[in-house]
Amino acid sequence: MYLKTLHLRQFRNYLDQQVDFSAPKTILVGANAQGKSNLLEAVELLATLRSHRVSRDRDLVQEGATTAQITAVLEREPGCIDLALRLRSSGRRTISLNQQTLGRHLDFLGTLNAVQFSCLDLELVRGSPERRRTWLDMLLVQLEPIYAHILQQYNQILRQRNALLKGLLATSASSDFPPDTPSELGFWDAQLATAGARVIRRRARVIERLAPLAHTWHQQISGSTETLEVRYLPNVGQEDDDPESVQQAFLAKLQQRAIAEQHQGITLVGPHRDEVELIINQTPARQYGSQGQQRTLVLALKLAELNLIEAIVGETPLLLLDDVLAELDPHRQNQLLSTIQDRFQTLITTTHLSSFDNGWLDSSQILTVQAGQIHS
Ligand SMILES: Nc1ncnc2c1ncn2[C@@H]1O[C@H](COP(=O)(O)OP(=O)(O)OP(=O)(O)O)[C@@H](O)[C@H]1O
Repeated sequence: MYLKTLHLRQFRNYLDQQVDFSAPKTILVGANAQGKSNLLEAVELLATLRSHRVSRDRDLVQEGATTAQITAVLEREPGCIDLALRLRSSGRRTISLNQQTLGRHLDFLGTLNAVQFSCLDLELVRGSPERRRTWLDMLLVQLEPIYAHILQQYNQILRQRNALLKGLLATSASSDFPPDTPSELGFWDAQLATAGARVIRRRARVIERLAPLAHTWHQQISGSTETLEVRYLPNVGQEDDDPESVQQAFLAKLQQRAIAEQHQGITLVGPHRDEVELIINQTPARQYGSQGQQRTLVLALKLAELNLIEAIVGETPLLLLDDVLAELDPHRQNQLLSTIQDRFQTLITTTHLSSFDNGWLDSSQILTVQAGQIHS
């Protein structure tokens, strides 16, 4: 797929900016805080309807304005698609494809696919399990837009079950008698197990496909001196892909942890407690990995994501490289360059063109970003 144009209105520090992408690789160069990352963030929003930097739309809308708009023209089979996302400080969004307003986010997701790689991605290795779950979820949303709905359902059920457990805890604290387990809890257990099993099975499947790709990339980049394993550690163990047996395992674990849950007033079982383990040479990368090893690992994961999206969606996703190239040594830079070639449309931000070799510079469109304005 190929992003032909992007138009930003009152988005972050862009008042009204149109960008035409004229080459498979675009380098956005500018000093700090000029709007380079903001532009990539706009593309990320079109791909996932989320920003990895902020959670409130108020932060995305230009200061002093109440709405922002991101529009784009994307070339993909069978033809060009117009995408539009209108954000409001109030949080309400309007999305449309080819000028048709859509009621459901999942009808918009999956139109534009992108893999983002920024220095924040090192948090994939170093950060909390939540960081890895979010990464996995955003990949799944792109591969299978219905997953956005599945995840939302699970989170909603989780919130309701937590509220019930909290209420029960408060009642038991103010009474001498422990409350009976209400039938309402049984109802939420069943709901949680059904929705949770859908999340678990999808996460397991995507890791199963991603892990060998990441392993191969990692071997190539590290010169076969190290082995990377990516392992899914679901909070509710799943032996196979059968929905029924995952649900049964879920309910059994809920029963096992029932007393602890009632004591703590919170749900202790389910995919909101999943982990994705990243292991180099049988040791967790988080504890043992040097900066360089962690970068290699994240690069391998990102290249694996590119391949996986291409294999499943049938088109090449965009690659968004936010200020990471300069941090890679020449070997890893070349590894990336030879993978991308001109097959993956790539948007790259940098503060200095000097970190690129001539191969990159000759084959790229170079745009200068200054105070929310873009010049060629
Ligand atoms: N909602 C907003 N309204 C107006 N300006 C904003 C808004 N959000 C961010 N900005 C401005 O955008 C700029 C930051 O842009 P961005 O994060 O894209 O930096 P960058 O060019 O990628 O720089 P760096 O190299 O430091 O990453 C800052 O000047 C900030 O004040």
